[in-house]
Amino acid sequence: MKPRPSGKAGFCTPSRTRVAIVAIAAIVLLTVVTRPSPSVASVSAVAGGASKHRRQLEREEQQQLEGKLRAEEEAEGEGGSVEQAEDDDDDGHGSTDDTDMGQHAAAQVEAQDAAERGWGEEQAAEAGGGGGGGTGGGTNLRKQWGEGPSEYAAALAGCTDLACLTMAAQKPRYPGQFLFPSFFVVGWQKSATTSLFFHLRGHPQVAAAHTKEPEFFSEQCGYRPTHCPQDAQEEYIHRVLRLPDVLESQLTSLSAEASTHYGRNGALLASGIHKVFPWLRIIASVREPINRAISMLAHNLDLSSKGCLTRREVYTCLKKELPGLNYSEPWEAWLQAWPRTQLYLVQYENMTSEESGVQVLQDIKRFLHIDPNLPATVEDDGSAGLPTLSQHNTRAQHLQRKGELKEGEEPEGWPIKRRQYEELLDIVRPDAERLAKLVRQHGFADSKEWLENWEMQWQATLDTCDKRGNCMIFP
Ligand SMILES: Nc1ncnc2c1ncn2[C@@H]1O[C@H](COP(=O)(O)OS(=O)(=O)O)[C@@H](OP(=O)(O)O)[C@H]1O
Repeated sequence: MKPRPSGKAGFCTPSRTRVAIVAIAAIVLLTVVTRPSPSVASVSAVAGGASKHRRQLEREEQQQLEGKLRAEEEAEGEGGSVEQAEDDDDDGHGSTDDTDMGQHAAAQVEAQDAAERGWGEEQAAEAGGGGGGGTGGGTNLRKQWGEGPSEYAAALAGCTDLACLTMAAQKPRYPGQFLFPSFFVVGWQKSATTSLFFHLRGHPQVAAAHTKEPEFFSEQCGYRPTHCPQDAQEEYIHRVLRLPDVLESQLTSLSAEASTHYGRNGALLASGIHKVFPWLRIIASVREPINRAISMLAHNLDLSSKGCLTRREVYTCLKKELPGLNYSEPWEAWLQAWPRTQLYLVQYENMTSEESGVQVLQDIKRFLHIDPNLPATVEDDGSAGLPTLSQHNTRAQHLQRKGELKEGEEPEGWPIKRRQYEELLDIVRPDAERLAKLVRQHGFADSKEWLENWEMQWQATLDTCDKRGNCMIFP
């Protein structure tokens, strides 16, 4: 399980806080916690107020950050920057698509898709696990393998910044060579992204980042992918995205990373990341929102400020948090900025289910143009099996670490009244329906089944209610 610095999994916290905002937050927070308290009995109320205040500050911080970035972009636009001009030309498929670079990149992706589409049993057998990564096929971008590195590999070898990677992608590649980097897992938090990332990292055709959550474009670039600090770019390319290893594999390995703040910050990041890596494939996993929120609240028990669940008042916590959690708006931003063919939206419940999990993982690997039947697994009887998702980063682990559970204990359900749960459903249902609509409109899945998967979760909780309306949520 990955160690995660406290605060990283916050509900609404943009991880990269501006110094000024943090200073203001600290002053306000100090004011709250040091306010003279009239009696011992009011201490817990003050602590509760401080925590409420913290959340409020986090929300304000995010809003301020978004506002600031918008203002900066507008200011640049008034100065007639190229970036703004590109934005103005947006055709709904990424703001660089009307530029030469954008057209070229789109052509590359199409060519790659055409050449590599339909990875199946035959190709899997051909590659034999060694990592062919594609089926050849002729495009004007591709050249037959020669003696030395491809022009693309040669150009990449000298890259120490992101702009170099973007330019290099125009050079011809040999058949089977992947563009660098190849894919990102962008979210959502608590939707089995760690398990998915580890699963894909274990694939012989993948050379993914050694650690999950580098949060490069969010934290290090301050949510401005086209303005990343120069020195951090080289570190990111070489150490996180592992350019040397990928070049060593002759570009037959996929370079990848997983940062879960990217997905939920689609409005800030989607078009910027597209400008830098227009060929990238994006994977996002989403989970039934109430269960996801509980998983996150349990994770937040790690925070020094104590998490909301400390007193097991799950309803109060969820009622505060759920209105701020939203899938459809950020995902719409990804859809706006990226061609549909480069996006993969997966439902946690499908990916982690015994019935459909294997198939979902295969499908994700087809989307990435790698062998869907790897990494190889062995069944108990010694026969070859199909790879399944293991389980990492569980709520039980977080609660155990916090001392809320003993080693080996599993979390109980969370008590809630029926009317309270129904109130929470009223909060999450509209966004779930909007997301299901996007799922249908863009052909990610059968939207009826999609919504039913979450309705089943909701019904399962309602089925636990006794005659007095006492229910339990088992995420
Ligand atoms: N294979 C499988 N089956 C069922 N559930 C699974 C699986 N893999 C991960 N999980 C659950 O996903 C939750 C962790 O999600 P993430 O790894 O995305 O969390 S994080 O945002 O990176 O912290 C966490 O959920 P909770 O246990 O409810 O907290 C994990 O238990």
